[in-house]
Amino acid sequence: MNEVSLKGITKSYGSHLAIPPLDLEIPKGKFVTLLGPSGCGKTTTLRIIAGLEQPSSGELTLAGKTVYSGRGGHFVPPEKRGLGFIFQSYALWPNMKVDRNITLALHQAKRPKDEIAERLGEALHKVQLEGYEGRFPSELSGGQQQRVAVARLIAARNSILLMDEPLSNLDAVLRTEMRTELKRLSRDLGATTVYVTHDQVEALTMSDIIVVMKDGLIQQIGSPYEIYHEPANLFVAEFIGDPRINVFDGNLEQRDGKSIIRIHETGIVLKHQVARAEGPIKFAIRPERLNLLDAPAVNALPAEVDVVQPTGSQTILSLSAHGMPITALIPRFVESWPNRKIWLEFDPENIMMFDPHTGKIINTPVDAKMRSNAA
Ligand SMILES: Nc1ncnc2c1ncn2[C@@H]1O[C@H](COP(=O)(O)OP(=O)(O)OP(=O)(O)O)[C@@H](O)[C@H]1O
Repeated sequence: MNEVSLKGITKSYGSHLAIPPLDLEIPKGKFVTLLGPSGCGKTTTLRIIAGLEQPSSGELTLAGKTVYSGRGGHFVPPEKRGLGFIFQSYALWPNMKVDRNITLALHQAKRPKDEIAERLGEALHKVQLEGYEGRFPSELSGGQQQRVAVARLIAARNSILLMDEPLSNLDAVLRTEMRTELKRLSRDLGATTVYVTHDQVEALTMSDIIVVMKDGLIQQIGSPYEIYHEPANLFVAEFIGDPRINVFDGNLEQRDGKSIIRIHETGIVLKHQVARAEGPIKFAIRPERLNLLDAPAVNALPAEVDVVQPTGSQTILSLSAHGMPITALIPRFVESWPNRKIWLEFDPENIMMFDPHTGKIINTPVDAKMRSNAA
């Protein structure tokens, strides 16, 4: 059974339809991330699940129980939904010290004192706030307050966790650590987690399932692998991936049973024929899938190296070909590139093709198909 189920949920603010009818099924025990640009409706969706926002219509069930029904006028308030949540604003009680903030729900549930003390100690340890239990929230930095909110979640051990950008105020090191911590927490509790972020790295590293949204509409639901390697459309392909995927306007030609993508003078011969009429096409390749050659070759586009940016284990190369900016990613540290002139080889197995009008994917790269079969 699905733990969180949204059927035809809508939300309007006046005449603005923020969430068109939304259907979403979240299986028990999964870590599901709602990902999308600002204003796409992810926070509204999460607040609807939490009960902090009344939908305009539809039906919402949590663990098999209906908590909202537009038809029956049924609405269960947030405190009766049995959820743990952390939102962008940490919602700490300003008049309570850290220890009380973390354990309030446990006191209210009349848990034994020993158990409360044990859960408090464990939670403080996990967020590295031991020694801070006697402070008020106003005596903590924003990041520390965020960690108190995380500690409260750790201590409460709810079976459904809702998180809205809980790591946004943390510095880079703590952010990475807390990412691991939240993922472990969700797994150890066997909790169903709905996580909202616009950060694709968080989505890719933490999720079992990613739901990519735009303008209140779901663009794709899939595993991190599927979202990255088999995007449903150009929007998903461009939204996921850092550096961004390279997208080109080309022309599809069919010759002697072979499909060729023409881009300026270069023709990229595809391994498998694409069943599609000749004409304009958008095609894309991830920066790490471009091969850099120092001599002309089949399927290779002449280009010039512009900027070289080593990031440690990888180097980002900004290039230009026929005035088009192109990014390549190489898996090693390079400070400067010896030859300004190079050739970019497009491995046809790694090319994604999209309909230039609808943006829908036309093919799934052969390499991605092989890998997902192996997975
Ligand atoms: N209280 C409100 N009144 C009017 N419009 C609202 C309200 N809350 C949200 N909206 C609108 O609903 C849409 C979805 O907003 P929402 O906050 O869910 O987006 P989001 O994807 O979470 O964005 P962000 O990442 O910026 O938080 C936006 O167009 C927003 O302007």
